[in-house]
Amino acid sequence: MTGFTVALVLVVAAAGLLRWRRPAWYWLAFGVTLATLRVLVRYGSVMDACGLTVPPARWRLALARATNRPMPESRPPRILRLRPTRTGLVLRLKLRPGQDAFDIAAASDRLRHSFSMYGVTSRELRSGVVELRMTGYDVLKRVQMPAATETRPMRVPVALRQDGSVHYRDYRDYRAIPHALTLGATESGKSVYQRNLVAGLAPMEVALVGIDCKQGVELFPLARRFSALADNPDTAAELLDALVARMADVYQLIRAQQRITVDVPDAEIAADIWDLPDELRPTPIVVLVDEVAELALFASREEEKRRDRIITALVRLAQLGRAAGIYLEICGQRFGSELGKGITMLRAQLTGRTAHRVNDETSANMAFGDISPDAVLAAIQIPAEMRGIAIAGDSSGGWHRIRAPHTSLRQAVNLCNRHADRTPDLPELAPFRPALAGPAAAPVPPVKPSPATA
Ligand SMILES: Nc1ncnc2c1ncn2[C@@H]1O[C@H](COP(=O)(O)OP(=O)(O)OP(=O)(O)O)[C@@H](O)[C@H]1O
Repeated sequence: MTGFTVALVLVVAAAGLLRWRRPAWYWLAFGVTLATLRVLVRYGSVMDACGLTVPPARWRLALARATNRPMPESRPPRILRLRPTRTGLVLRLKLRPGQDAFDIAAASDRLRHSFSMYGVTSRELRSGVVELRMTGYDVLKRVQMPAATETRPMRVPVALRQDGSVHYRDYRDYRAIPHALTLGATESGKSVYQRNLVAGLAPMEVALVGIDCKQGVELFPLARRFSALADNPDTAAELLDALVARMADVYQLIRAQQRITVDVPDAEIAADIWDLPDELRPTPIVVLVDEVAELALFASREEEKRRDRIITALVRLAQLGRAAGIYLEICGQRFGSELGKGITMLRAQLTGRTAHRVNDETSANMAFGDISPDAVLAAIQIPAEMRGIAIAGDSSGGWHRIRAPHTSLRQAVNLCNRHADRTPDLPELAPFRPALAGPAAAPVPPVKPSPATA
């Protein structure tokens, strides 16, 4: 038991004995303490019942026989660390010889029942060491993000995972997830997810660029923090061309700064904007596209030309944007080959995948068909009444059930206004900078006079 666990037990016991007024945190600590004690007391017998013990080593049996002592019992994985959390417990286990991480994963449902927990998930930390995360209640029912999260540049805590940990959108992740695709049926929670992302990025040193094909209703209220916005496919085509031109300029800058000579050690050769010195580094850009299918649909030859131009620009940004610090966040209801040529090529570049509730298996396949059949199944099973629940995966095949906190448009607007002074001025995108004049009189659709009735 760690010192923290002992302290928790003592505080709860003291508060109980001294009959302090018991606030909400007391009941939370009480529940976590009970769960901790329950797991510790039942650990050996539960692991044995779940088939997670190994017979004693031969030398122990021989020693017991030689010294005429009782035979040693089978041994469960050794507890390396036990950490109570706000939502339950985290156990770090050292596997015994002959066990593997799959044994623990396969037994997680049995462990959940045996320890009377709401959920148990496991993951391998390194060879022979597995982390078991236990939650005492459904943490996704009412999402509460922890007060302290690990933030660093270009890493946004965007949602809570089913196991109680925080789900980050990390643009500089070592697993390379620079671009992402978010899918979901209408009213499934895509906009709320995207709003959380904008709210998380707003205080960072980053330029936000938006293409909102819903006539700007989602992103234009957040305009103070956006360096460029487009609300129709024509402006979107020009904006994307400007981004491609900027990307070429950034590549030229990186090239100019490489100064490769035979004496320069490898580490000093710049390969992307993050290798450049601070004073030369161009501002990274996150491009948010809402309702991407609108950019890919066309009804005339002219619109078809525009569509090809847009998709080509998006594919180029997805292929080459990462090194130039340009990251794509694409959002839509469906994103498959029925949207025409270039779409599957673009989708293959969008490594991060998030699927909210979908209406059919084909839509779930568009998100995960090429990376994980289990995630497809999980996406189909999202209940309609749990709006905001999503499956987040990446090209490694790993996936999690997540839910973003319910951030209202008002909260997101307030946050963007508070950080408006951080909005970078990018000369290449100046023509697309949203006008921030006071509210214009909205055009009111003409109403037909109804015939007078007697
Ligand atoms: N994480 C969440 N927690 C709680 N409620 C949510 C969450 N996400 C979405 N909702 C609820 O679902 C409603 C619809 O969400 P949202 O507007 O994000 O859906 P959408 O997928 O963007 O829909 P559309 O495609 O029609 O614009 C929201 O008004 C909100 O009440």
